[in-house]
Amino acid sequence: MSSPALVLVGPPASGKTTVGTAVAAARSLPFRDTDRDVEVETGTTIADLFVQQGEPHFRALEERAVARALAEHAGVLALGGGAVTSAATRELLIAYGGAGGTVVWLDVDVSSAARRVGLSRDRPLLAVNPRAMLRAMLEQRAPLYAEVATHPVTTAGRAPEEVVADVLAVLTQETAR
Ligand SMILES: Nc1ncnc2c1ncn2[C@@H]1O[C@H](COP(=O)(O)OP(=O)(O)O)[C@@H](O)[C@H]1O
Ligand SMILES: O=C(O)C1=C[C@@H](OP(=O)(O)O)[C@@H](O)[C@H](O)C1
Ligand SMILES: [Mg+2]
Repeated sequence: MSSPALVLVGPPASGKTTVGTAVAAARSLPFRDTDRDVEVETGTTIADLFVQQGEPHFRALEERAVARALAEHAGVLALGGGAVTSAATRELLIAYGGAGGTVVWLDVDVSSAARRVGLSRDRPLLAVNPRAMLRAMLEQRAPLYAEVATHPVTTAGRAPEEVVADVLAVLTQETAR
């Protein structure tokens, strides 16, 4: 049993996967992403899973993947944007943060997120009307991210390198405590 050095939460296109990968590399830590875990476990893509099995099925797999990674991964862990919609996952994250863990909430505004997502088809929930979906997601989920996060970091209008520097600073500060 182990516990992550850092967990990243936040809306789609806030940069969890990108920033998490860079932060892990900078600290020579392993990187893990629960979206990727679900894809490896099922041998399919998130987009196909949504279409073929439906969102509730994906959420159940995601909940399990998050619990497993929180219990066994010692590096940087990025979650999917909707992972915090599970009350069980929020409880695990709050317990992890309460025990000294670091949960960074990468936040983003609608315009930046829409620009970053572009025409990518990887996120099934953003396939039809990405801007409206992003707006609704950001609004509905903000209180959930706030509930589990130990550190908010804004990414709106900022380059990935700037965000990586902020997250590294949070890690340094937390390691020194
Ligand atoms: N700070 C940033 N500024 C501009 N583009 C970014 C930034 N962070 C991530 N991106 C880009 O946005 C897209 C989504 O990033 P990703 O890391 O997959 O986000 P998430 O895992 O939070 O959904 C990628 O194309 C990535 O290169
Ligand atoms: O916000 C969401 O509900 C989702 C976000 C995605 O992850 P990213 O936040 O890494 O894009 C992925 O888990 C799935 O498409 C659902
Ligand atoms: Mg991601």
